[in-house]
Amino acid sequence: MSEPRTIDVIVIGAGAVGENVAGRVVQKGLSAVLVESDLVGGECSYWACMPSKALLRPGTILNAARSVAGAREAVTGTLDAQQVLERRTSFTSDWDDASQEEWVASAGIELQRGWATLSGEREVTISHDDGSTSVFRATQAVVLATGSTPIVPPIDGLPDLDYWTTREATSAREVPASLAVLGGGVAGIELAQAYARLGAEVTVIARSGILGNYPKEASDLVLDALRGEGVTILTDTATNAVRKEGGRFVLEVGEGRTVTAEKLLVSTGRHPHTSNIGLEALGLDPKKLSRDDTGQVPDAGGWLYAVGDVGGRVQLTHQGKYEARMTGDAIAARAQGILGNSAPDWSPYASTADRGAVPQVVFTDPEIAMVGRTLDQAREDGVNASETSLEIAVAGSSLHSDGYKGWAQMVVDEDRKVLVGVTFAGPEVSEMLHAATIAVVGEVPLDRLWHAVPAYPTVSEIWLRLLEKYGM
Ligand SMILES: Cc1cc2nc3c(=O)[nH]c(=O)nc-3n(C[C@H](O)[C@H](O)[C@H](O)COP(=O)(O)OP(=O)(O)OC[C@H]3O[C@@H](n4cnc5c(N)ncnc54)[C@H](O)[C@@H]3O)c2cc1C
Ligand SMILES: NC(=O)c1ccc[n+]([C@@H]2O[C@H](COP(=O)([O-])OP(=O)(O)OC[C@H]3O[C@@H](n4cnc5c(N)ncnc54)[C@H](O)[C@@H]3O)[C@@H](O)[C@H]2O)c1
Repeated sequence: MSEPRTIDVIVIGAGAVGENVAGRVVQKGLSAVLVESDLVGGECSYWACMPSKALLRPGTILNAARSVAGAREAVTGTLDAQQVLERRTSFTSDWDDASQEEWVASAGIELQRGWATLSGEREVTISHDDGSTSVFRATQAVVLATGSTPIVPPIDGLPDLDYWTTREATSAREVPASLAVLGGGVAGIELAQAYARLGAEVTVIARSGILGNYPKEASDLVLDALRGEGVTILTDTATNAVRKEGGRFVLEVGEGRTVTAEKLLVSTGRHPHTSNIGLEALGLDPKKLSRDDTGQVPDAGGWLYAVGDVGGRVQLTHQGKYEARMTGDAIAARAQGILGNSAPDWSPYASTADRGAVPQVVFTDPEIAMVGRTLDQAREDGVNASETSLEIAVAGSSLHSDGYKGWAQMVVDEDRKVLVGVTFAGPEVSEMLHAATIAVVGEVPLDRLWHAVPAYPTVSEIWLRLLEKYGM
């Protein structure tokens, strides 16, 4: 074992979040080492956001062309699945991280490849593939950015089978003839539509409804669209056992019913990746790793931070990168002695938006774009909340596509007369989300929002209709 090397900040995990926190502290004048055991760039670049969106996009474009008379007549073919897969592969650089490695070097960050473990206070031991180890000691901080791992539900027979996780589903080289998807969350539903449009016969098995984190009117639009294009969606359906027969998966889904498919995708959520990284030896409970708004793990005594999926707050790339910016700046400010134990809300060091202002998009067709709280969440949080909702039927939407179907909702804090949540569902609504995020984060009073005039004819006219319906 080599002598420990001293560095300002050690970041464990070079996903989008780890890269950003390392980049931020280096920009602020600190030195940083970034440790990665797999591909630099992490889940989002290679097995999550980018490939899944690349698999969806061609189907969305084709459907958009088909939903406008005049264009519809020009589109006579179906998706070319092989081209779609090849385009997807170009976004993952064929699972080669050379360009990300170059970025890390250009940002002035030291990269270490290997598995990192916390081996003492401020100390990290890295086990390299060649069997060697190296030890680093951090003068300022150790940052966990180790991401999350799939939850495998306790279903009879499942652990022994070669089922797909989202990794295999996003990196497949061929489209299976049939696919069973276990779990009706955002990962399962996006990939169900992608594979259905690529030609697979898809069955989703959801133990309750689908997309349960979103208002039902929004998730119902997606449910109807998927069913309308031939995806079988079994709701309120438990999966009791899984086995393989003649090379095919057979799922027992209650009352003697079975679902049979060539491939099985298990997409039943992810938990923070806190195991096998040495937390126990430091007296920390991996199941209850808590972090404050600056990303600091208070129980560790001031040197340990957790950002992104591992932090257990939000599992989204953009929000993890936001946390990385706040945490990076907090570490640098503490090194300079200008930040104490806690940081004020909405300061450059606090991830305040994690609590009630998170934007999220389900990239199905139609899409769901939501920021902040649903009505139920707002009320659970003690907000005196009202809701106003409408079908999206404005000049902009009728021009957008023939038979446009959409729905919008705003949730208002009645005591402060500001928005605490906005949801849009419909084709291409994701591009309308940032206006809502600005309104929620900026706590723009409704009587000022009334002066924000949507351009005519755009789908954004729904803002005006919502405010009118609210009573403005
Ligand atoms: C199918 C799918 C689609 C998604 N789509 C979207 C989307 O469209 N938009 C969105 O915002 N979010 C999306 N997400 C969520 C997004 O992928 C995650 O929120 C994001 O990747 C989290 O980034 P991270 O850096 O925290 O973790 P990761 O990207 O998982 O990076 C963690 C890194 O740490 C490394 N690591 C772990 N332990 C160690 C160790 N001990 N030593 C060294 N290295 C270690 C891992 O190898 C990994 O590279 C999607 C997720 C899935 C599953
Ligand atoms: N567009 C995006 O931003 C995007 C896309 C995909 C994934 N993600 C992120 O990745 C994470 C993982 O996605 P996910 O969809 O796997 O998680 P999720 O938590 O959103 O959904 C998991 C689903 O699986 C269901 N489930 C759990 N156990 C089950 C069982 N035994 N049988 C049947 N269903 C079961 C849950 O009820 C839930 O509906 C999410 O936190 C999400 O934020 C984001």
